[in-house]
Amino acid sequence: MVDDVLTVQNLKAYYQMAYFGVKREVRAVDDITLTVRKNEIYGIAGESSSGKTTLIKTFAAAIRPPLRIVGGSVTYNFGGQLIEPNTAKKEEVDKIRWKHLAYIMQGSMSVLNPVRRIRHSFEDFALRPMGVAKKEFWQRVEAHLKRLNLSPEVLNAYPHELSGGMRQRVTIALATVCRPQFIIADEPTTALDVVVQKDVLAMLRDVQKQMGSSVVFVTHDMSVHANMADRIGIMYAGRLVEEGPTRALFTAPKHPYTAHLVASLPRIGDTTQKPALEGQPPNLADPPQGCRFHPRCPLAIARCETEVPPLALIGADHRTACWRAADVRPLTTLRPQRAEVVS
Ligand SMILES: Nc1ncnc2c1ncn2[C@@H]1O[C@H](COP(=O)(O)OP(=O)(O)OP(=O)(O)O)[C@@H](O)[C@H]1O
Repeated sequence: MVDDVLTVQNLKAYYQMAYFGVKREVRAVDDITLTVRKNEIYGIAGESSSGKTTLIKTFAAAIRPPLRIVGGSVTYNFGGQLIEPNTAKKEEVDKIRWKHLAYIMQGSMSVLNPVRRIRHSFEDFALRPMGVAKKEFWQRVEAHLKRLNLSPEVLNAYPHELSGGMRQRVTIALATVCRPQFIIADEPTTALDVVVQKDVLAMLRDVQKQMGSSVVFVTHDMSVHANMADRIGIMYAGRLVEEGPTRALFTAPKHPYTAHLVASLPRIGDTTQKPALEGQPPNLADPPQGCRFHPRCPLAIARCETEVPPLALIGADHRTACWRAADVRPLTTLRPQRAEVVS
């Protein structure tokens, strides 16, 4: 579609290793197809080791051995300019980094050089991609900081002089100062306490609104998705098992795993026991046949053990990969609240 900024087609990204001649392959991203549109926040959810970080590494051109793309494609459309970041020449990727594509990594506060004032980090990363003279560069940096309710004074601070929350806000300001069209954020608030988390998320949302950028946002915390995302993709064991508008996923999930994730969210005043999910997530070096969720699924039937369910459209903008989608019922009546982070 004309509004699609990122198109991912049948993507497979595996960690391929050999120990003493024995090959081992971890299928961390296994046949994923999705698109991210202009001006939307797309959340990627799923438990630990489901492949979230690996997936967004493929979006950010951050593939390093032993991770390899073994199939499919990742393509950006930046105003008509198509680029495949994982096959393009390094110079081509360097041209879009910062200017069109920003990647806020897990623990990204470490991009701030600990022994230099913040202004040097801005100069090191953003001056060249912005491509303007120094005077104009600093005017733009200061205007950007002010728009994000940060005092330009922070430029004179050393990273250790700032609190964790402030450092993360500075990191987001740095990643977005060139006004990128696409922002990738991996667990940007995990290390922060809830109150600070709220400020950082609000800032990320503001910056997205001001610039009309697309944001892909990874966290295992469903309450953060409820407050941030326009659409959510749910990953389980390297696959996208459900995708849809945030409200639809929370009120009418159509995959049993999503129904479980939504039901396990804590709610104020709710003292009922949360339904536990039996079993362990599969080993991605030897995943189960058929639907990868079937060994833990309360609705599994014989077909689920042998046939992989396709991610099929089941409603407006809503896709699910489940043979029993028609029988999935929400396990809770939780609704997303935009105003406040539920925790
Ligand atoms: N460098 C690596 N070498 C080998 N296997 C890896 C490597 N990094 C990740 N994996 C494996 O790939 C799979 C997916 O990991 P990934 O980090 O993408 O999951 P995740 O959903 O982001 O988890 P988390 O929420 O814990 O960050 C896991 O089985 C993990 O052990």
